[in-house]
Amino acid sequence: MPRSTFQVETVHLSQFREGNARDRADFIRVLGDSFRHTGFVKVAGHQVRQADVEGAYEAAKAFFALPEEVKRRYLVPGSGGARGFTPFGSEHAKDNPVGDLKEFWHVGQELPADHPLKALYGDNLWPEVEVPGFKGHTLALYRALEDCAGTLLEALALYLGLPERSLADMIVDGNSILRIIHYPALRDRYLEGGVRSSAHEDINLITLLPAATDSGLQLLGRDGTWRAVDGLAGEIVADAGDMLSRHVNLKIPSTTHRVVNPDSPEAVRYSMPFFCHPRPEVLLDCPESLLEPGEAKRFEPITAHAFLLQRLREIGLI
Ligand SMILES: O=C(O)CCC(=O)C(=O)O
Ligand SMILES: [Fe+2]
Repeated sequence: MPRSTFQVETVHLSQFREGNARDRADFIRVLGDSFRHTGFVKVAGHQVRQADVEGAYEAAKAFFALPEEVKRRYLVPGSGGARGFTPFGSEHAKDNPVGDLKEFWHVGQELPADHPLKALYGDNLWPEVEVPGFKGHTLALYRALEDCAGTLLEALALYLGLPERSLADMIVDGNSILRIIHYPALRDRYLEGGVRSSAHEDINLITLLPAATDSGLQLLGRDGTWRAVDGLAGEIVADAGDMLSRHVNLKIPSTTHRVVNPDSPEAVRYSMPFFCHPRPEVLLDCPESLLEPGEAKRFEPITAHAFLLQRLREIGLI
């Protein structure tokens, strides 16, 4: 199968945030068309600090190098891996029973103690004793990525003719997750028939990916061709997930992607996707204004929480 690179559009956030009406209209068109036609876009002009990306990767290397029994102190049984550590091989794509060749850590929304969603979300865990600096860098990344996602959702709503804040408001105090992934060397850890990340669509509204430490990420184009998307340092790749696609009656299809195994058995990879989720009670239900005359809704309304639970069961996390 040919491996080529997409002709990727890049949007600059400042064009939308600070530009005049024409700049904003251009931004909205490029972003929306890109999501619709290729399933993803590159984002520049964001507030994600490279020092935090690099600091978080350093912290991740230190954490995943710890003995398995130390890492497992940060495993929360029965939580679906919502916070803390999830061991190697636990998650599998919904169509592949073999576990993915990865272990990961989830940072979730930090809320004040008296927030009504605090009990449902639970507390973040921090390996501060073993890896000082882990919390500072990953939390800073979480906030900057969440902010960036909010702007992209404002523009996407306008692209679809919806009120500007209609999608972005869904993610305020949302159940978003920063996933810090370690793909060990295949020489060290391998499962027969396993791949780093088998082909899947993300569950959430949109996903933001700061550049990974190595190649491997591929997106399936609407033309059925897999293409590499190796972001450069400082770049962020955004793509569409199933919640968005469902909410807009497939007008923006979710993006199928995978992480292929490397040629070298020694290659190690780290990545940090940010999965942008609504608050649990938010209803995924296509607005009537998006439907053409005679077009039926393809999906029953469902809350973001019910949809998340359904999908976590399918991928083996609960
Ligand atoms: O590691 C990557 O680059 C992407 C990982 C991914 O697609 C996921 O965890 O959902
Ligand atoms: Fe993914």
